[in-house]
Amino acid sequence: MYPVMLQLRGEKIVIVGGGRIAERKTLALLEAGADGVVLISPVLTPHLQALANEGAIQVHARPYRTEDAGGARLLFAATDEALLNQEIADDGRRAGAWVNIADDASGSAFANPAVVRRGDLLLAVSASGASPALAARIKGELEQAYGEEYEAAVQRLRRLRERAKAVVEDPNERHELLRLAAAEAPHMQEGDDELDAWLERLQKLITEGFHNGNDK
Ligand SMILES: C[C@@]1(CC(=O)O)c2cc3[nH]c(cc4nc(cc5[nH]c(cc(n2)[C@H]1CCC(=O)O)[C@@](C)(CC(=O)O)[C@@H]5CCC(=O)O)C(CC(=O)O)=C4CCC(=O)O)c(CCC(=O)O)c3CC(=O)O
Ligand SMILES: NC(=O)C1=CN([C@@H]2O[C@H](COP(=O)(O)OP(=O)(O)OC[C@H]3O[C@@H](n4cnc5c(N)ncnc54)[C@H](O)[C@@H]3O)[C@@H](O)[C@H]2O)C=CC1
Repeated sequence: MYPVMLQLRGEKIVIVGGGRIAERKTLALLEAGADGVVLISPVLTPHLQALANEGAIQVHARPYRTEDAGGARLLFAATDEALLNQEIADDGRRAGAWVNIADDASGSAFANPAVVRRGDLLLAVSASGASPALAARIKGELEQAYGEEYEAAVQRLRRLRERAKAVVEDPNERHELLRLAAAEAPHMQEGDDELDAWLERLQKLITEGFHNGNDK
C-alpha cells in the first residue's frame, strides 16, 4: 500500500449503497472537502438522507445501474451484496476509477485508513486490511497523544514557514530554524508566536549553536 493525500475538490466520487458503511465513507469524504459525492441506493440511513436534503451530497434513490460508474474518480462499492459489489467494481475499473470494495480488501485499489484530524494535521493509520480494529485502536492512542493544541501549532508553523521562506535566505539556516520551530510549536501559547519575534529568537538560538561549534 502506498499512502497519498488526495485533493478531492471538484472530483466526482460515486458511492453505491446507503447503509452504515456508505455513511461512514461519505462522512470521511465530506470531512476531507469532497464536493462531488454522488450516492446511489434505494434506501438511506437518516444521516445520509439529511445530507442529501441539505445538498451536501447528490442522491439517486434507486438501485445501481452500470452507467452510474461513468466519470467517477473514486468509486465505493458498499452494498450488502457481495456479487453486486464485484460487478460495481468491474464497471468502475472499466470506467477508469479507483475502486474500494467494502467486503473485499484484496480486490480494492485503495483502502481507507483510520484518521485523526487536528486542523491541517492529518494522522492516518492502516494495517493494510489485516485488522481494521487495530487501526481504529491505534487511532484512539494517537488522539490522546496529539491533542487539539496541534491545530493551532500547525497554523503557526505554516505562517512562520511562509515568512521564513521570504526572509531567511540561507537554506541550511532556514531548515534548521524550521526544525526547531516544529519542536516548539505544540508547546507555545497564543501570543508567544508573534512571527518576527519568534523568527529572531530562533535565529539567535541557531547563531549561538554555531558559535558553540554545534553546527550540524
Ligand atoms: C480493507 C478496508 C477497506 C475499506 O473499507 O477501506 C476494510 C475492510 C473491512 N473492514 C471490515 C470490518 C471492520 N471495519 C471496521 C472499521 C474500519 N474499517 C476501516 C478500514 C478498512 N476496512 C480498510 C482497511 C483498514 C486497515 O486494516 O488498515 C476504517 C479504519 C476506516 C474506514 O472505514 O473509513 C474503520 C475504522 C475507522 C475509525 O474507527 O475511525 C471495524 C471496526 C468497527 O466497526 O468498529 C470492523 C470490525 C472489526 C474488524 O474486522 O477488525 C471488514 C469485514 C466486514 C465483515 O465482517 O462483514 C472488511 C472487509 C474485509 O476484510 O474484506
Ligand atoms: N469496509 C468496512 O469498513 C466494513 C465493511 N463491511 C461490509 O460492508 C458492506 C455494507 O455494510 P452495511 O453498510 O453495514 O450494510 P447495510 O445493510 O446497512 O446497507 C446496505 C445498503 O446497500 C444498499 N443496496 C442494496 N442493493 C443495492 C443496489 N442494487 N443498488 C444500490 N444500493 C443497494 C441498500 O439500500 C443499503 O443502503 C457489507 O458487505 C459488509 O460486509 C462491514 C463492516 C466494515
